[in-house]
Amino acid sequence: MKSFALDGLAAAIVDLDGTLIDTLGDFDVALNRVLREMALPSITRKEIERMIGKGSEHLIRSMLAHVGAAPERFETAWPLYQQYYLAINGQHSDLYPGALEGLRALKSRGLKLACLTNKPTAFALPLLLDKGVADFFEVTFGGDAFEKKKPDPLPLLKTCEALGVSPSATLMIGDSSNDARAARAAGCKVVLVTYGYNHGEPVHAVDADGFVDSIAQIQAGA
Ligand SMILES: O=C(O)COP(=O)(O)O
Ligand SMILES: [Mg+2]
Repeated sequence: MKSFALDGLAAAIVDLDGTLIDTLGDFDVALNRVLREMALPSITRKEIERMIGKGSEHLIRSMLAHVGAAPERFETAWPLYQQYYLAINGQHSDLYPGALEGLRALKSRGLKLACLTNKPTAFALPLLLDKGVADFFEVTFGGDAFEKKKPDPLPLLKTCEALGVSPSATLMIGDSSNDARAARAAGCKVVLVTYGYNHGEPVHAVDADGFVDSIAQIQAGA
């Protein structure tokens, strides 16, 4: 079993989609419902997977471009998407194997935990509750919590501030180049999971401190 050990850490910031929870099923159902409602062609899971990770507005704009719809149709698609996503949030999603065990291990080693996602906060909070992991996190911030989203370092710096830890003692656990770039720019360590969504690109090509096949393989000590 591959593992990744890192000492001297005070906190871990965990990404949501593609890292903690496999949400592709929820995206698939909500997005295709929007497309049906707008009389537009459907989109496959594989195509959706490449568009996840840069926030929901980006996702909707990419989806409309992909099916050949005019950019102005965002105004109709956006409220529909929010309504449909919230209606099914979590019903087609599952925690990844090792996620729960991994969070427990990090917590028992005394690390402070935060969840930082580009997903809207209003989607992230009920989802974490539904999957029984909300209480692991001292704070949870969505893509609308700050002026900038990952890959900008601002959300990570603000999350470190909220936890009261320094970026250099903080590990970002993510699934994409977005997470890694944000972590590097913020001065955090970064480990990427190998099973996530990385915009359709091979994750091993991303500049990171390590790669794991499950969050449970991270052995971070304080
Ligand atoms: O774009 C999204 O909604 C997913 O974002 P995340 O990978 O930062 O959780
Ligand atoms: Mg992600």
